[in-house]
Order: sequence, then structure tokens, then C-alpha cells
Amino acid sequence: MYKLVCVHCGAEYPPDAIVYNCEKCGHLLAVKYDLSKITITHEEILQRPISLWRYKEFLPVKIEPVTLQEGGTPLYHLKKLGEEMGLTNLYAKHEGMNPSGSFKDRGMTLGVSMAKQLGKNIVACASTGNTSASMAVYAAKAGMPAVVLLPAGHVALGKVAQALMHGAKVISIRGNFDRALEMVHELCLSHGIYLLNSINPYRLEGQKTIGFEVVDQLGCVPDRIVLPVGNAGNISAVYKGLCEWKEIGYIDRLPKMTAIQAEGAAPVVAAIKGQLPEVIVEQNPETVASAIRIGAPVNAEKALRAIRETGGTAESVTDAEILAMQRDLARYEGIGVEPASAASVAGIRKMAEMGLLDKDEKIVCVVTGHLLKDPETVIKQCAPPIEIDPTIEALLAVL
Ligand SMILES: Cc1ncc(COP(=O)(O)O)c(C=O)c1O
Ligand SMILES: N[C@@H](CCOP(=O)(O)O)C(=O)O
Repeated sequence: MYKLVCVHCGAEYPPDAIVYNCEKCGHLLAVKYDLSKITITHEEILQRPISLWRYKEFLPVKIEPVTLQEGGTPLYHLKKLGEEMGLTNLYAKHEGMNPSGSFKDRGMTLGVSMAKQLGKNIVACASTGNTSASMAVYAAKAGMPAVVLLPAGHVALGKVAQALMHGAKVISIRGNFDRALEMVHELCLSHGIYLLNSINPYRLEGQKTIGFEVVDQLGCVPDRIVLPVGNAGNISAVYKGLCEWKEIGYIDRLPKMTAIQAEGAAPVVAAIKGQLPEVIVEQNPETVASAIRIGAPVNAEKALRAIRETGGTAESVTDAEILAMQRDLARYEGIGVEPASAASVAGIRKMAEMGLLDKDEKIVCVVTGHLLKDPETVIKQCAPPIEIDPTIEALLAVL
């Protein structure tokens, strides 16, 4: 019981239409459910084991899904870092604990399942790394060929390794992610390949379940959900899901949606701070957090709406602040994340220092990808292992 609806002009399309941009105005589409037909109660959902598929009534997949058990990721209370920042209720939702090590698996279990449901048998994406790793994993599981376009020289090693090992056709282009996305979009339209970037409305349906899980694990709606933002699909998806839950009556308010970007790739922050109606594309985005090295976020319109309609905000952090938080999460909380993921918590540290947060606010930072995704950045930051002769004396001498 759903249709596709343009997020800008409201034009409607049937659920089996393979359309990414509205044919009338060119904007993106979203899945719209007839929520009056969903009769399951929140209490009944809570009886099911925690997993993305617990929320199947709010998802469009009608066939046996292509799944590797995504979702059900841990929500950690950041006691030490919270104390340092003067925050008593600071949490991290560790999306790096999904099967391929990032939140993209929530999108790809949906995206690849929908490819199957719609009779498509080749999938493709452009990627700063995680989207391609995840798509390769789920395409392998489904037995579908996968084509990946990466910005040459700007993708973390672990992610390239995953895409290659899971059997995708991996192509590096001498250009940035934004150009790779334009190219793959064109390829998919002209060759009937199913596009699995976040302009695919079904993919984002999977990602909205992050918000559902946060509410269910916390036992209430947090005051604020904080996400690192690149192409802005995830923040839009979480907001969409929570709006659905508010409409159906599972929750009675929305969290302040808060976007954190790297200083060198911050068009959403610029639009929020400058009160602009839309983002101005950043031609040369640059940051150590390669996952969010994106200058033309395709979901920006939805993200700006999510932030503005919830009284949220957007903040940027420097590469140094991102890397410091990556280390602090690892050393004080035992949580290993990649640089882009640390941006959300780094943003909260900055906002706390600026006096913008209430000490008792319930804040959930989504940490989006695992530490092992980007080993090179980790190795550059840490002292190398100490090499010694194989004797006890030598060992004791360095301890
Ligand atoms: C680890 C990681 N964090 C954050 C993001 C940003 O998500 P989005 O593009 O949905 O804003 C991405 C990808 O873009 C990512 O791979
Ligand atoms: N970080 C992303 C880039 C955006 O991809 P999207 O399809 O989610 O918009 C990646 O991992 O490639």
C-alpha cells in the first residue's frame, strides 16, 4: 500500500515505476505509505527480535528479502566523553556493526531486494566507499552483477577491498564523487541498470530504520539525533521514518535533526547558517573523512527541511577535530569508527563548547562506519608497533 511521490511538487508514480527524478520538476521521489492500512501496534513490534526487518510493515519489500541480518546495532551510553563535555545523556548508535561495517547495509538490503522485486538484475552505484562495499555484498548474496564507480585515489582501502572481494566491477574515475554519481546515473538510465545510490527512494527506506531503533532502544524519542552528512540521504531518511511514526501515533514529537559536516565539504552547513533556500554546490570538497567528501549533496532539499522543521541545526568540524574524536572514541569508550563517523560526536563536542546544548539533553550521535574501513588514516595517526629482539629482556626494556 504505497506509491512514489515527488518531494517537491507532489507528483505521484506507481510503486513499480523505475523513476529516480520527478518527470515534471526533476526533484527526488519518496515512498508514501497509506499509514491507515498499517494496523500493527508499536507494542507488537517491540515483541519481535531487534533487526531492520522487525519494521517490515513500514517497508516496501513484498518478496523474501536479500538479507544478511542488518540493523539491531548497539546504542552505547558515552559516559566518559559525555562527562568531559558536561552532557549526562550522550549516546552513540554504532552503525559500523552492520554486516559490511556501515549503515549502508540498511539501505542495500532494501535496494537489492527491491531490484529483485522489480525484476532488475544488474545494480550500480557511485561511491566514496561504503555504498560500493555494501552494494557489492548484497549483490553477491543476490547473485547479481554489480558496477561501482569510485573517485580515484579518494576511497579508503578497506572499502575498495570489500567491493573487489565481493565481486563488483570496480572502476575508478579521474574525478570526484559528484561527477561519478552523474556518470552512473546516466549509465543506469541509458542501459536499464538499477541505480542504488541514495537517489533511489527504496534504498533510503531501509536507512530510516535507524531512527526507529533509536526510539526503541532508548525507550523514548531523543531530544536530538546527530548525523555526519555527505550526500544527505541518511539524515533525510531518519527524519522521514520518524515523521511516519509521529503520524501513526507511535511517538508524539520529533528530535532536533542535527547535521555535522567536515569544514572542507560543508554545503548543508553553509545553507543552514546562511538561511539559504538551497545549498550552493562546493566545487572542490576536501576532507580527511573521505566518506563525506561531497560537494553537491543530492538529498539536500530533504535534509534542509528535516533540520528546519525540527528546530535542529548544522555545524562543521575541522579534520583535526574529527581525528581527535576518532581517537577519543577509541581510547575512552572502546568504540572504533572511521573518520566520517567521528564527525557527529566531534560536532557535539564543538556545540557543547559553544554552550549550545542543555546538559540533560538526550543526544544520539549516529556513528556510521567501522574503524577498519580506513586503516591507512588510523596508521598515520598512531605510533608504529615497537619491534624488538625475541627475548624477555628486550620485552621488559620497552614496557
Ligand atoms: C561512514 C559514512 N558516514 C556518513 C556518510 C554520509 O551519509 P549521507 O551521504 O547519507 O549524508 C557516509 C556516506 O555518505 C558514510 O559512508
Ligand atoms: N558515503 C557515500 C556517498 C554517498 O552515497 P549515497 O548513495 O548514500 O548518496 C558512499 O559510501 O559512497
